[in-house]
Amino acid sequence: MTSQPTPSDRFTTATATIAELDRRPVRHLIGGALADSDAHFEVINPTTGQPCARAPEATREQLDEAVARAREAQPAWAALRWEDRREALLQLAAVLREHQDELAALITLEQGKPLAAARGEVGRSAMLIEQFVTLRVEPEVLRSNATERIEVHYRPLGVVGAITPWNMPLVLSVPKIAHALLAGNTLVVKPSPYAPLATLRLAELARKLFPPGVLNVLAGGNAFGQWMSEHPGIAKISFTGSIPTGRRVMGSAAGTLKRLTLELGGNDPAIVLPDADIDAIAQRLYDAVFVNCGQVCMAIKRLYVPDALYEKACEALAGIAREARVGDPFDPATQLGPVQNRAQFDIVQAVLEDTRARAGARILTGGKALSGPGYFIEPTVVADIAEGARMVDEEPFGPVLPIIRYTDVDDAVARANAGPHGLGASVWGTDVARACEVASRLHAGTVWVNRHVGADPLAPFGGAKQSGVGRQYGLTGLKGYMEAITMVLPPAA
Ligand SMILES: NC(=O)c1ccc[n+]([C@@H]2O[C@H](COP(=O)([O-])OP(=O)(O)OC[C@H]3O[C@@H](n4cnc5c(N)ncnc54)[C@H](O)[C@@H]3O)[C@@H](O)[C@H]2O)c1
Ligand SMILES: O=S(=O)(O)c1ccc(CO)cc1
Repeated sequence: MTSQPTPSDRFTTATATIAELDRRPVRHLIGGALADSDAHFEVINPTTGQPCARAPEATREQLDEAVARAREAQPAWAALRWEDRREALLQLAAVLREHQDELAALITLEQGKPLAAARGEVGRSAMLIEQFVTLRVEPEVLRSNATERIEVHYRPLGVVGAITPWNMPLVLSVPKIAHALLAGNTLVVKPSPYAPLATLRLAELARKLFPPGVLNVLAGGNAFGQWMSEHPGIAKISFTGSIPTGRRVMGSAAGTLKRLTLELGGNDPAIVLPDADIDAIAQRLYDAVFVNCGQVCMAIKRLYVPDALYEKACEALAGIAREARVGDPFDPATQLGPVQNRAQFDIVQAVLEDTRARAGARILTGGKALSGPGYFIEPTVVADIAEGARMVDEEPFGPVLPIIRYTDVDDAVARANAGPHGLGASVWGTDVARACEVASRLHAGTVWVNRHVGADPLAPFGGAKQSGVGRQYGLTGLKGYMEAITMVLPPAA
């Protein structure tokens, strides 16, 4: 019987993984082979603000090669049986599980989330694949009568380009890989230059699972993402990132009329109803705000609380935040790591400065960066703040929570729905029927009652309004990686 790794085993694995980075070069996977580039960029450890690895910077020629190899590989990959593609993907899930500690150490190093959360991200990535492969797209018979038979067939698109952000390197790249490959496409993946290590290592570990050219992973900067979006050999871009970049991707993809899935930023509201039990929900609200140091697209970013519960909710949430252990994400006692990069750290500080300058806004706890190295910001809870403040109107993507007072539920709904975002939203109350009725009036891609954050692998996930275009997850998401072909046929014999 094999024993489970202990926290000290995990620490040893993490130390060895980091030491290995000094010995083993970080490389792209192109056409089944590991490849370097002439130019390199530094990956910064957000805990120290210092470089922790050197990644190759892919050129336009390397993109052309990856796309050419993906195009060559695509017909044979699409010709495999669905079961064979499913089997290869299940092996990818097994690699994730087998290398969970190593990949988690890389995520913690490059992204800054506590090691236990990074292990959770790797395990969840494996579970997502295992769930996605239960899906199967079959031809649909729409009409069959004496004069005609109309069927809809779903075919792969060709080469898919996947562009991902830094907040959840594997949970955001693995679903794109699984959807695209299951559907019979081949892939070129570009992780964020801020956090490319875990995705590149996964590609290296998985390179023998797929025929050469089926899965290509290249490290590159923003220009590389633009080249992908413009590339005539790529049929679809599946992008996760910010709204401004999503607009740029849409613009770059226009020349070739690429298919697009855009998973973009959110500014999720949560409405606490007057009958809510604050003691019962405070910890869950807190977790849905401060998960991954607030760097989750569908985290709660604005909390609406009625007059009668306002002070109690403020004190409960600020109380939890005051107790949070902020620090080295490799320390098992740490609950909140750093913000992932300098630019994001500066944005969150600017939002805090705007908050401090607002007459009346009460910073109940936090409100500033920690002194010392790394991009640490105190978990911050702010009361008596409202629309018009940057913390409320924008997506700060950091450990901050504005608590907004309301008097009338209809007004809270209108304010929750105002603005360009529409990723997620939630309603919290003890009268579940009433909470569901209020939830039905919220305009977002996912609406929760008495919870917030978390996507079911078999349900479509994505943004309403400017939070996205298209959906991932579920059959709807999978079909987004396929072309629907209507076949108008003579009647069945
Ligand atoms: N809706 C979702 O599922 C979801 C999930 C996670 C993060 N996000 C959003 O992502 C943002 C944070 O991530 P980020 O800062 O890495 O986002 P970002 O938009 O800055 O970058 C995302 C990716 O796009 C690439 N890129 C940048 N410019 C490009 C261009 N012109 N053309 C093509 N690619 C380009 C980057 O190199 C990176 O790989 C937040 O707004 C967050 O809400 C959304
Ligand atoms: O599949 S989930 O782990 O629930 C998940 C987490 C985050 C995001 C976007 O940030 C999407 C899906």
